[in-house]
Order: sequence, then structure tokens, then C-alpha cells
Amino acid sequence: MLSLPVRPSALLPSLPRSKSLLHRHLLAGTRALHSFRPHFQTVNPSIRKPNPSTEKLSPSILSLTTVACNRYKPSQSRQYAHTTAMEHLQQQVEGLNLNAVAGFPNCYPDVNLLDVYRVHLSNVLTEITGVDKNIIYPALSWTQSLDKGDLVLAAPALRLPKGGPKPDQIVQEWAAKFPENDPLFEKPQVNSYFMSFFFKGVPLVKSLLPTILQKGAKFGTNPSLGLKDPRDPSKGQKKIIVEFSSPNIAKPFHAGHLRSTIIGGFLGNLYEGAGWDVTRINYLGDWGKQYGLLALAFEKFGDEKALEQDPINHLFQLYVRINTEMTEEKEQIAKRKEAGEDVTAAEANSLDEQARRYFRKMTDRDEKALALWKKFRDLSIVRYKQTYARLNIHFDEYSGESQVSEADMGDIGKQLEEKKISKVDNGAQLIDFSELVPGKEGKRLEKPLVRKSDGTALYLTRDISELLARHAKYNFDKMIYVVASAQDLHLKQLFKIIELLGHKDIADKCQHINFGLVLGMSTRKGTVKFLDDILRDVADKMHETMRKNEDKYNQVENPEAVADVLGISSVMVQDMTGKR
Ligand SMILES: NC(=[NH2+])NCCC[C@H](N)C(=O)O
Repeated sequence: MLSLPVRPSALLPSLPRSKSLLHRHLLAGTRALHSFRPHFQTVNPSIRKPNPSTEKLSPSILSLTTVACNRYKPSQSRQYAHTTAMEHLQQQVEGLNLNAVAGFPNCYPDVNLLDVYRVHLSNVLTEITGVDKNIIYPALSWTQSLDKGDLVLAAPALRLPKGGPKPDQIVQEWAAKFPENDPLFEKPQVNSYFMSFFFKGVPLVKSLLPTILQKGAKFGTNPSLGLKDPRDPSKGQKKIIVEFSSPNIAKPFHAGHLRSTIIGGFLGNLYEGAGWDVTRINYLGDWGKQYGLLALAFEKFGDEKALEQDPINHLFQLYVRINTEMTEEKEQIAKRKEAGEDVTAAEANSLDEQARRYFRKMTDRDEKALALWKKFRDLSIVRYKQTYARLNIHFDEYSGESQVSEADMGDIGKQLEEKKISKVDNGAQLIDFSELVPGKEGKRLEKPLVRKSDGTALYLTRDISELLARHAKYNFDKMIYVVASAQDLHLKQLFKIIELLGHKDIADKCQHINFGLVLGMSTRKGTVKFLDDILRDVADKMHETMRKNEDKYNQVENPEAVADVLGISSVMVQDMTGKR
């Protein structure tokens, strides 16, 4: 994976504006560092296990933070302009052993202070052990938990000559030889053949804080990781598309969309921090017969004003209402049919049939039909944008199923036929993977339709076209789809079809980042939750919790706003704490 820290700012919805805010953020940041090991190895034993109930940090960290904040003035920050992380450390700490800094693989001392720590330690250990530092450096690993130290070395990883002392014995000898007054490390602790190293707190904090202050939001980023050719920056950055969130207009924004939003937002930041050129795409569900049905509903019982004011909820209400009517109508027709009545006229005029006709007008680019649909889409996007902004998330492109060109899909349909990837079955075009891909995999990929017998394209057809169009437009080096695991099969089919069409190179650049759904977010009976409702609920819950401590509560200037920010942050943090 990428060796770069996650920006604590990714978690904090706003950047510090005042000194005291900055102060608080640094404290929060220090605490947040604990969750981002191994990238940030935090140090002072007193802050190893933060205690959220007392919210106390060690006095030394507090005073250092205060000193740093007091010193922080824009004019002074310029003085750091070209200081690298390594130079900060050199300024603060005497006696570092930083020979051969550049020689190690995956070592970025300019931006990652902790890589300087590893270099120093490798050099010290080379002198003690006589082992080549190029063997030691990669053998120094992060620990599973902070009680095991900040870095750990397993003696057998050093490929010691056979016949010498046993590894558990030799680490004892090495530990004894470790300098008493090393500037960065405490004396190592030994357990079997492991040596655990603990950072000394003060030098780290002393050089970390100026680095953070100098870099601001850029702290923790490593632009060189995203270069096409690290030796030749003029070749430019690697390009990545992250497609995420992708809700469906007029349908609920459910937990799956929320997780996709959080994970996708995070991945976008991560790649940006690693120097990639990131394009964030929201691929809306905004096409299909159901949007014909929605338009009918609006014509029947829609309300312009309500639509302008709250498009997402209004469209959803219309959608629910028309669906109920449609279901009732279907039942009635079925009953009449059973009773032997002629229902031909009723069927031809049913809501279902009207919706199909309306959608047909849309695919035929009928202006009036498209204008209404476009209004729904545009108003919904305005609202989505407001809500995403609260989560500190933005998109570079609002694409969607509707944006896929019918002509392109027709083209691809032909190619599939010519290349004998698809076949016609009862007038429909389908892909029988069991005939194309050998073994179990072929069976597992099933037999998806790419064209219905009435000539309409499907979700999968649109995805095939969209993927190729995105490649033509962006020529990406990588594309990530952040979609719930319920769509594992769909994305496997998609990537396989792209490969069968002769684009294995493109298929190999695509990755499905899937996730399971976490339940447990309360849904009030009978009401569906939109993202806004979820965020309001968590803010209410936070407010309730804050109120429990009256003393503290009275000190908070704007409790509603604080509860809102805390609520949003908690939703994000809770999603990020577990492994995906
Ligand atoms: N390219 C894709 N198919 N992305 C996922 C879209 C998710 C879809 N709108 C849904 O809510 O289920």
C-alpha cells in the first residue's frame, strides 16, 4: 500500500481559523494519530492510550502545542518554506546518524519524518550488529500495537550467518550495546528474538509540529508517489478516477450510498495525497423506465414549489405514491383477467405502459419529456451538492446512467455480436459466460442480458459504454468503483466483458472496492432516511450527549454547530475505524 499518512484534516470538516481552534485541532489531531498507525507513530507514552472521558493530554505535549501555536504567524511560516521534514529534525536534534538517506527503497525523508527515524536507526544498528544497513532498513517494521513499541526488528530477518549465536541471545547483546543517549530512541526492549524500539517523545513532537505548521493541509502528503516516472517529473502525474456515492434520483440514499460516499471520499484524498491526479465521479442512477413513471407522477400530482424547495423528498414522495397506484392497478387488472374480462385496453393504458412510453420518448430525445426529467436531475444535484459539502466531499463530474450515449451502446452491441461474445435468445441479446470463460468462473459469471427483446439497454450495457467512454476521455491509469458487495457479480461481469471486447489493458486498470453494509442506523418506522435525515439524527444524538455534562455544555459557544460537526465526524470515524 501507499506509505503515507492520512491527513487528520480529512476528518475535520473545517480548517482552523483562529489560534485557539488550531490549538484544539492539534490536540484532536494528536489523538487522531493513534488511529492512523503505522503511518503516524505517536510517541509519548502518556498519550499512547488517549482517554476520551478526561480528554487530557500530557502537559509536555500541551505546552509544546501552545508554543507552536503562539509562534505560528503567517510571516513566520514562510521562513520554513523549503524546510523538509528531515531538516526540521536536524534543526531540533543533534547527533543524528543520517548517512545514505537516499539509498533505501520506499524512503521519503523529505516528507515523512518517520522515514528519517528508520534511516537513523538503521545506521545505528549497522554499527552495533555489523549487518548491512540495506538489510536492516526494510526489516524494521511497524508494530501491531503500541505496547510493542513503535518499530520492531526480528533478528532472523537479518539473515545472520549460520553457526553464530542464537537470535534470542544476540538481540540481548545488541540491546546492551545500544547507545544510552540516542537522540531519537529509548533503549530497545527485548522479547525472544524481537527488539522493540520506542521513540523519544520530545524530539518527535518538536520537529513534527513545525512540519505540520509549515505544510498546513499538505502535511502528510507525498506528491512523488503519483509521478508517472519518478526520475522524470516532466512526464506528469498518474491519473485516477474514483467513482463513488452514485445514488439514484427519487430513491432513498441508503446506508450503502453513505458508505460508498465515505470510503470514496477517503480514497480520493488518499490518492491526492499520494500525488495522483484525481477525478471524482458521481454516477447517478437517473435513467430507466422508473423515470418515465416519475414524470407521470409529477404530471398527475406534482407541485412546482415543493419540487424547488425540497426536490429529493418531493420526488421520493411522488415515486412512492405512483408505485403504490401502479401496484394496485396491476392487482386489479390481474383480478379482472382471472374473471375472464377483456383487459387489453386497460393494459394498453396502464401506468406501467404509460411509463414505458414516456421513457421511450426520453430515449428518442423528445424535448418536452427530457426537459422535465432534466429539471428533476438538476434540482436533485443542487441538493446533493449541499449535503456532500457538509461532509467535505465534492465531485468533479456528475455523470449518470442518462449520460451514456445510445449510439455508443448500439455500437458496442454490434461488436459483442460480431466477436461472438453475445447471442440472441428469444429476441434478447445476452452473454452466456459459461460458453466463453472456462471452468467454474464461466458459470459463476452467469448469463446477463445486454439488450431486452423490446430493444432497451440495461444497467450493465450502460456501464460497459460508460467505462470505455471514460477511458477515451481521461486515459486513466486506474479507475476505482466504490460500490456495495451486492454488486460484486455485476462488476465482475462488466470487467470481463471489457476484457473479452479486446481491452484487457483497460480492464486491468479497473478495481471494484466493495463493502458490506453495516446495519444499526435507526430507521424510524415507516419513514425512509435520506442522507440529510441521517446527519440530522447523529447531530441530535451528539447534542443529547453534550447536554449530559452541563458545565462543559455551557462553555460551548454554538452547541448546535458543534453537535453537527461532531455528529458528521463520528459517522465518518466510525466507518473508518473498522477494516473494510
Ligand atoms: N458504475 C456503477 N454501476 N456504479 C454503481 C452505481 C450504483 C447504483 N446507482 C445503485 O445505487 O445501486
